[in-house]
Amino acid sequence: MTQTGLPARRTAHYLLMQIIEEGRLLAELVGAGALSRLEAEDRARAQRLANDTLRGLDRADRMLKPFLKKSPPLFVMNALRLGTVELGEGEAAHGVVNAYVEIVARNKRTQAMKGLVNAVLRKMASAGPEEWSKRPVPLTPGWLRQPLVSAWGRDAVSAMESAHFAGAPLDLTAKGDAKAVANAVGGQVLPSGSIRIQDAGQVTQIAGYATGDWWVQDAAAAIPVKALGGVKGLKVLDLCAAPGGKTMQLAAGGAEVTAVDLSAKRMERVEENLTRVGLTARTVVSDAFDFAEDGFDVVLLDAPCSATGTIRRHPDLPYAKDGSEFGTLIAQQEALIDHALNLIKPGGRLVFCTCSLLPDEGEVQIEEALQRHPKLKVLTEALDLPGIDKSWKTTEGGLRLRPDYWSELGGMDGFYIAVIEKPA
Ligand SMILES: C[S@@+](CC[C@H](N)C(=O)[O-])C[C@H]1O[C@@H](n2cnc3c(N)ncnc32)[C@H](O)[C@@H]1O
Repeated sequence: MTQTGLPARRTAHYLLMQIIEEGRLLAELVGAGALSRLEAEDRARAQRLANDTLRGLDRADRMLKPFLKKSPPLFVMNALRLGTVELGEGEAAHGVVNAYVEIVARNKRTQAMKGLVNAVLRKMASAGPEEWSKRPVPLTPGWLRQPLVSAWGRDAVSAMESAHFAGAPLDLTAKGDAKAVANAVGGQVLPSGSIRIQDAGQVTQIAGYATGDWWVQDAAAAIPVKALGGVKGLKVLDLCAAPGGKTMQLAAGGAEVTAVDLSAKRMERVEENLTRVGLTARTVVSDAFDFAEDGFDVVLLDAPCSATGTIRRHPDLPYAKDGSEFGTLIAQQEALIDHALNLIKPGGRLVFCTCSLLPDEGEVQIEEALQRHPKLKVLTEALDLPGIDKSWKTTEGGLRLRPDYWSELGGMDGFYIAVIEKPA
């Protein structure tokens, strides 16, 4: 970080404004060059500051509330939030206070409030990390918390919130021997066979990146392909494939894979990933609904969804989104299931999965698919896998994974998975 830390902090503040005010996702902002003017160290720092502040935002707001007679403009509030989180994490007070006072002072519309920022952040500095760490775990914004509480109950949602606040370690899937990769990278092999690194640092610097010995994939995201068992020689269609984690698993298992994705840009990532790990798949840029080849042994449908299962890694999501896309996504998932079923040969299998915490994007999709297609069979035994607790199975025969599961190991992404057999 530069000596004053100002460029990284200004960028973190910009990111927060764009996420909260404009509803843009962090990945989208980074992809659009939001960090490009920063040095490498500052880029990492800006992202970490923004992510930590989003994870702790509700706690920061509660700490700030007694010191604010009325809500200041968002520009000022975000400076206060960033400063409060940094101070809570033990950053030196003078640097933090000066930086956020300066950020507010440089904006003509807020410069008159620099005294307020100075005074409030000094109060936060005297409260210090002790006060910060005593505060309750931050709550998820209400638009998402309410449906989660209705689905899973308050205690489960509190456990999920603890997992979201803790963030996520880095998980890898080995192309070959998981133990050998774990030894090389200093990680642990998880009960499901993924490899976990607790403090990973930069991905490209991890042993085996250049030689393509592994790819980044959350342990939960690796389960849908594991539920297929051996795939050698099977003709598999990965219908929503980018960035290709599951395509690589299938190709590594010896399947003849066709990977389809709507986005040409994201499909480039699939191709780059396949090249790096030395695996092959046929890639097709197409809307899944326009892809009409049939006769596949297996269709893997990792459907576009709310991605609410990935909040540990993407704390921006609850602040950039507001739930207004749910209806469209749910309708699209239903139509994708029906389309996928048409592309499977008789007796073949569909794996449906979403990285969502919402039953409407998981359990309910399968219940409704069974009503529309009563001859389908749910292969619940396919989900009897190492590391998977039987109590995580659901009544319609699928599997519910939650971020608070494996909490002693560092959690997992939220996911829903079901394996379905088409009648012969
Ligand atoms: C959850 S991600 C897939 C992740 C991927 N299966 C993996 O394991 O790396 C969903 C993908 O669906 C793609 N997508 C969204 N709508 C689509 C459509 N109508 N047809 C094909 N792909 C679509 C998105 O571009 C995105 O890459």
